Amino acid sequence: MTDIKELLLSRIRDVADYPEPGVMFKDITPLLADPAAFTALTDALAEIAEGAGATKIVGLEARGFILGAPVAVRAGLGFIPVRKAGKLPGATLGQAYDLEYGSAEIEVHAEDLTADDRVLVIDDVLATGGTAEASVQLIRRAGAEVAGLAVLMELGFLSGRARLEPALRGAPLEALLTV
Ligand SMILES: O=P(O)(O)OC[C@H]1O[C@H](OP(=O)(O)OP(=O)(O)O)[C@H](O)[C@@H]1O
Ligand SMILES: Nc1ncnc2[nH]cnc12
Repeated sequence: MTDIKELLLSRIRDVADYPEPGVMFKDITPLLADPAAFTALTDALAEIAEGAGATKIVGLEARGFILGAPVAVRAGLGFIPVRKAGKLPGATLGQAYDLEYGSAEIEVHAEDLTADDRVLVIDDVLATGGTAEASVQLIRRAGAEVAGLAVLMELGFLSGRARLEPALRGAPLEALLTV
């Protein structure tokens, strides 16, 4: 494992049975609290954004905001928040989905994405892939192109990658860590 992967992995805390029995929660708050690790993560994701030719970063509420916003600044790109339903004040597009522990609906401001945009989606964890799949559908419905999806950590045993592949239509899925 490379030094950066070891650093990132060492700053993710496993919390058993959160938020419900049977879930091993991957807590990124120790990583966020370590400036060397957070900077290394931001740099690695910004490099992916540049390689993908992205014109905008979409961050998925809430942890995708924390990771995606500094990446957008570092890469010189706009940041678009995809929020849980009911939080955005303007005209929105919405998409319902299931996740490892429940179901939800996400929304984006329809005017934030155009046919000229190539969007990199950023989140902390890819679990079942439900959230990421819904975001890809939302971006396409807004008329923009999906440049790819980048996550800090993929939970391989939940098979999110296989679920996402048809929705991605060849766009890359980059996971810095896979467990
Ligand atoms: O691949 P999935 O099964 O869809 O799960 C992954 C999603 O679950 C978590 O977010 P959560 O909805 O818990 O929201 P939060 O970031 O606001 O805590 C995580 O940050 C991803 O967005
Ligand atoms: N096990 C997990 N840890 C952190 N975030 C998650 N989102 C969905 N499953 C998760």
